[in-house]
Amino acid sequence: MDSSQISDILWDYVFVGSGLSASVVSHRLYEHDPNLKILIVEVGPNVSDRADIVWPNSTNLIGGEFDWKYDTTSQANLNGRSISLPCGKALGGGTTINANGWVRGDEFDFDLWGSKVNDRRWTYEDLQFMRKSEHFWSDSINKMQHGHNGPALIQSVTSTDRRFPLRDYALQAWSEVGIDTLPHLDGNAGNPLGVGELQENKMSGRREIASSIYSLDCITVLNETLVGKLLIEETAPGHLVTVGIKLQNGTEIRGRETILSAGAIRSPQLPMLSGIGPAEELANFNIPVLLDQPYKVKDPAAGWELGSPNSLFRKPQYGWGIPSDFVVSSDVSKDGLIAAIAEGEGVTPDPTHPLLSKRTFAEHVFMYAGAPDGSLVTLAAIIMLPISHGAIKLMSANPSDPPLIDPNYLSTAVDRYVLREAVKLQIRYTGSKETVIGREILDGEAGVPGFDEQFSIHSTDEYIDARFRAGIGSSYHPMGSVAMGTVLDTNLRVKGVSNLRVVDASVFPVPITGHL
Ligand SMILES: Cc1cc2nc3c(=O)[nH]c(=O)nc-3n(C[C@H](O)[C@H](O)[C@H](O)COP(=O)(O)OP(=O)(O)OC[C@H]3O[C@@H](n4cnc5c(N)ncnc54)[C@H](O)[C@@H]3O)c2cc1C
Repeated sequence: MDSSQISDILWDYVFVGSGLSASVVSHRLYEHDPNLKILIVEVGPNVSDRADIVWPNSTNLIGGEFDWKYDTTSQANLNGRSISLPCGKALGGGTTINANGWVRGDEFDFDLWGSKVNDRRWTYEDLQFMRKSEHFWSDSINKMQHGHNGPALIQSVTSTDRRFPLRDYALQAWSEVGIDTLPHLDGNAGNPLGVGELQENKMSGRREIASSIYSLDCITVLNETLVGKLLIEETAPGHLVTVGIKLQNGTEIRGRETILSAGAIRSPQLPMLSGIGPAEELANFNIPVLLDQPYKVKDPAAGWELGSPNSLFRKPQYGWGIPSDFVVSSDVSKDGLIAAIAEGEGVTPDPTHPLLSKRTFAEHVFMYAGAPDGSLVTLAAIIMLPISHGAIKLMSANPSDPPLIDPNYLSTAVDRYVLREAVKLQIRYTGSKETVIGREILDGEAGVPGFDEQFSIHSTDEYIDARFRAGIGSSYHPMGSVAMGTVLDTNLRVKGVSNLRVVDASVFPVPITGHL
């Protein structure tokens, strides 16, 4: 069907974007009622037959053909640097270029989400949809937490028989710095705090694209077509109704309900181009304001590297996933956290402050990679609960232009404290005599250009902060730009406009400490 035939039909649901969330939701709608007329419009191509995106070492991923290749605005707390932010641009969205890590997040965060929006359906209590998505690799580990008939195949380091040579050392070293091993090494059972084994959504190493495992065969998909605008009518004073979409080529398509699934960067852009967004922002581009609404964005930040000689793994299965045994999550010391919260909020926090509970603040991934000759390992630190808020703004009134993306990285004392604490833990792990890794395996940090000093247990806060400002980047999980509670109700409907929902990573009202 071409766009002119498509415009003759009144669709029940029109999806904008066909990434991870659209694949799941449209597939489930079809399962619910095969008679529904469902249309998906995606600007990227169908890449399900592309061999060059399948494997972890494929070369057409970040920076490749199916990456939007966004850059953030200049970041005030990162020496004015602009940070690159890859996002998938194809049927399947982010799942065509992402790393397939399967990290569900902390029960606490979902419960906070549920209580924030006062709706139990968004708490962790009801696990049915998490279970429904999974085909977990083991049917004996944490049985009640996992699904075994879902479309997403979950592999682990153990299930793919690729325990790495440093595995026992890595585990011992985490214990030496006080990080416990999780029961069954399973970080996807509600409590990720500790050492869990790396789990990935792959089939024996092969990428599983969301639009393939949640089949869209019975759904009408219009590929390589940019949606330029929402069609919104004011049927009575103050009563706004979404009646469909307008493609960039001018074709109008009508639907009973329009569902934004364009991802956390583009889902706020389209309403703004259509007159729904911060009034001040719309005025800059002479867009008539239908509804004045705020948007924000959060994006965890990551990473640094350490040096070591090692020669590893020749068997093919070692190429089936990220070269790492474990995903490790840690809390932070509350004394420093109280001071950081007080610095940001201007008052000493009450003991009931949500950040003062046991929380999953940081993630550590010790990877046997860094140099082709195996002489380096990499230890990534990821802030999982960013407190800094950014914003998505318009660059122009042209839908072909990307929006301005300002994550406002490290703009809070809490985020700076958490990243510093995470790296100090990593320095103890890799570069101190406390652990077997520091004593027997690693020579020291490889260092980074522009800094003569290497990270060590003697590194000062000032030096650590300077390295962050000069070096950190994104870990590619923008979220919360059209948040539930402020912009959406708990049925994912945009408040103040009928027949318009958002279903993607934009909707999170609080950071979820998973990779979502
Ligand atoms: C490099 C990278 C690595 C990652 N690693 C992991 C990981 O290991 N584990 C994990 O869980 N997550 C990971 N993620 C994040 C994960 O892929 C995203 O969180 C997820 O894809 C978000 O789903 P979504 O449905 O919100 O949006 P997306 O999957 O981004 O889908 C949005 C879709 O909308 C389309 N679109 C946008 N605007 C328009 C428009 N105007 N008209 C038509 N179509 C439009 C886009 O082209 C895209 O296909 C990673 C992401 C990246 C980029």
